[in-house]
Amino acid sequence: MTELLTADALEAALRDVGATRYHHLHPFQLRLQSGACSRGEVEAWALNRYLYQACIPQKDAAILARMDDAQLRREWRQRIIDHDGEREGEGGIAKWLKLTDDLGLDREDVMSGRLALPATKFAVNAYVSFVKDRSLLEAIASSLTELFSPMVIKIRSAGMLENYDFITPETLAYFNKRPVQAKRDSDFALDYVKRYATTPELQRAAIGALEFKCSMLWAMLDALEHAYLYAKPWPDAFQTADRGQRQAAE
Ligand SMILES: O=C(O)c1cc(C(=O)O)c2c(n1)C(=O)C(=O)c1cc(C(=O)O)[nH]c1-2
Repeated sequence: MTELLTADALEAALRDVGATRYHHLHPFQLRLQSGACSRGEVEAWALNRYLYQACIPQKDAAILARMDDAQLRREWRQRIIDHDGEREGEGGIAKWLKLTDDLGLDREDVMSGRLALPATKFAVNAYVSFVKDRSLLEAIASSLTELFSPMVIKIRSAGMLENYDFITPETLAYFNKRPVQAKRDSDFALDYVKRYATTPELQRAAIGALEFKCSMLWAMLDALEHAYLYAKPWPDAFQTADRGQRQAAE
């Protein structure tokens, strides 16, 4: 790509990254939504993904700190509020803990991150480092996976509710608000990227940032799939109670 794309063509290129690389295509995601995961795998998914949830306000604070424009900061700070809440017990992270509570996971185990897979930790750290090290445009573009999250959340939530008797609407309450928040946030970020990616180089950088983010989400599911289905978890990571039964049945 050496030519400058129109704003619409840039949007189409960004959407194509999602269509071909977003985690809605990942085998673990497909198994999760179809009911094929064991309960232990669902627990491992929720425990590992907590680290992603917990890093989101940190990465948004890092982005906020780099913004010179007060109007931009006013827009962006809502993301931190959505995840942290205005007070204890509110916000997205608290709702994620409701999910892990309902799955019977110990809060200390979840929040400390000590039972997460090594690859989850590397992936999450890579995301936070990316938004600190790269340009503001790339940092903002890396959030554009949210263009695609309403679609994956809808399919995943419906599939989990239908296929796992231990999942209730209350367990998945985290996801109720996300599609609306994600649309608001990704509309804003997409508008920013279309407005400020004004050279072929900047457009390539924005597309590359979205590819990076998709690869990071993909890597987290690769790690789960490998550890809990094909191989075995890292010795210090979460061990599922049903793994032995599964192997005996094979
Ligand atoms: O359930 C999902 O599949 C999913 C995906 C993503 C995403 O695409 O990064 C986010 C979320 N959920 C989410 O809940 C969330 O708060 C969020 C924030 C961000 C971001 O990069 O700023 N992505 C996502």
